This record gives sequence, structure tokens and C-alpha cells, in this order.
Amino acid sequence: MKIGYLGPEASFTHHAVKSIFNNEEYIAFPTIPDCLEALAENKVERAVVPLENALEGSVPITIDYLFHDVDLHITAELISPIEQHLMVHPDNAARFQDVKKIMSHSHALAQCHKYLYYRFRGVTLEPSTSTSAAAKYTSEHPEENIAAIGNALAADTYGLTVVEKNIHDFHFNHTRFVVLTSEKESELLPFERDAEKSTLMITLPSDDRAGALHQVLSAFSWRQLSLSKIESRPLKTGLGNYFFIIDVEKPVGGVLMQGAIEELEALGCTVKVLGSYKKHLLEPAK
Ligand SMILES: O=C(O)C(=O)C[C@]1(C(=O)O)C=C[C@@H](O)C=C1
Repeated sequence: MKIGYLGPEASFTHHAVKSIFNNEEYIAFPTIPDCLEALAENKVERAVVPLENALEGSVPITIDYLFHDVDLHITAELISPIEQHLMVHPDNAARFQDVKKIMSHSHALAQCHKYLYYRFRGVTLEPSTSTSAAAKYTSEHPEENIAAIGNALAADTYGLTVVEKNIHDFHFNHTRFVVLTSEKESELLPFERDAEKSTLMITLPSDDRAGALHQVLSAFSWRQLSLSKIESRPLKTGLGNYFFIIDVEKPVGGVLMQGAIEELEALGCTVKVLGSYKKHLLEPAK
């Protein structure tokens, strides 16, 4: 089976992929849209992308792509502890305090905001497509005296020296990744069975009536369906127009969930079920 992921090698997403899939063909893509498009075009059978980080919140490009651009389904959630380290080319290890630029994925830079502010104020922070892309670039450009932020696996893979460990600002740093498939009824792998939660994308009725979101929440609340996330994202049709991403701690198969979805549709909402899936807690990338 071909598994697409946000690469290159040794990204946190790559670690998540290797933690759950056994002996499959892993294919790195440079960006999240590349990865999702490859799945939509059936060039791979699964794609794994980051969805949300405990410190920095959602990965908007993933959510927006899943809503606006592709019709894909979540089959599993992978939750990984995230440990960010500062790494440099070994030639620059002795003078890392003088780095000219620090590169990483925007979420990783944000997770280390205080560290960077107090230790490297004024140094250029450059977003890269992933933490491993930053590590790779740093290894290929020793003459630039730059640093990357990423995991221990990236330091190892690209021959970099870790000069400061665990530089993320808050201890509880976890990222949720999702495994996606292009076919709603695709054959599930063992770790994709026994769904325990669901993600729905809900658009409110177009008449914009007062209390519409309250009605949506009521449909879950009186059925005692517990929500673990609600977030709005712009519909991109005008200011004030949003869709809602709602995670419910129940799979869609049961009578209560079916009832809630039918009630929402009867109220004039559009409901897209992104998937019902199981959660897996991974070990950190070492
Ligand atoms: O850049 C990587 O290594 C990724 O896998 C992406 C990503 C993210 O988008 O949040 C994943 C985990 C970390 O939170 C930082 C970056």
C-alpha cells in the first residue's frame, strides 16, 4: 500500500506514519495540498497530514482543503507528543548563538515563540514547508550559519547537531494527525477499525437566523453526545460566513448520532461527515 505524507523524511508526520503502518511504501510530498491531491487522484491509498496542535491550534490548510477542495475521509487519528529541538550543521555548533536565521514549519516556530523571543530576539525566523525540510536545508547550507527546529529523528537523518533540547514553550505539546482515504467504503486496516469518535463539518442554514448555532449544539446536547472540539473557519464567501468543525465522542453508526445528523439536516444545515475513527497515542519521535 502507498502512503503519502508531508515530508521530506523525518518530519513529525513521517514519524506518525512509521509508528502506525508496517512495511508499506511511504511517499513524501512537499506540501499538505500535494499530499491531499495525490490521494484524491488515487496516486496513493492513504495520506497522513497534521490537523491540530495542542499549543498552536488547527492546521488551517488541512481543514480548508478538506472542506473546499477534496472529498476525503478520516480513517484514524494519530496523536503524537511533539518535542522540538534546535539543531545546526556540526561546523556551526560552537557558534550557534550567532545564527543568522532559524527555519522551521510555522507551527513549530509558534510552539517555540517564547524561547525564540528571549534567546534569539531579532534573528530572522523563516517558515518552511515542514520541520524536516528546514533540517534538510540547514544540512545542505553550512556556509549560512543557520539553525532548524525539528525532532531528534531529523537531526539524525540530516547529520545535524542538537544544540538545545525541548525548546517548545509548554510541556504538553501534542499534534493530531489524520489518516485519510479517498473512498468512503474503503477496506479498513486493523488499526482503522472500532471507531470511537467522529468529525463533522457543518454549514448553517443560509437564512442566517438567530440561534442557529444554538440549535446545532442542542441537537448534540439533549442526546448527551459529548463534543471534544468546535471551531469555525471562514466559508470564503464573505465576512461573517463560517462553517463549523465539530468533533463528537461517538461514531456515526449509532441511533443517537444518526438522529442528530438528521435533525441538523431538517433544520437546514449541511452536514459533511469527515469520518468516524479510532484514536491512537504514539511515542515521541526519537
Ligand atoms: O513539519 C513537520 O514535521 C510536520 O509534520 C508538520 C507539523 C504541523 O503541521 O503541525 C507537525 C507537527 C508539529 O506540530 C510541527 C509541524
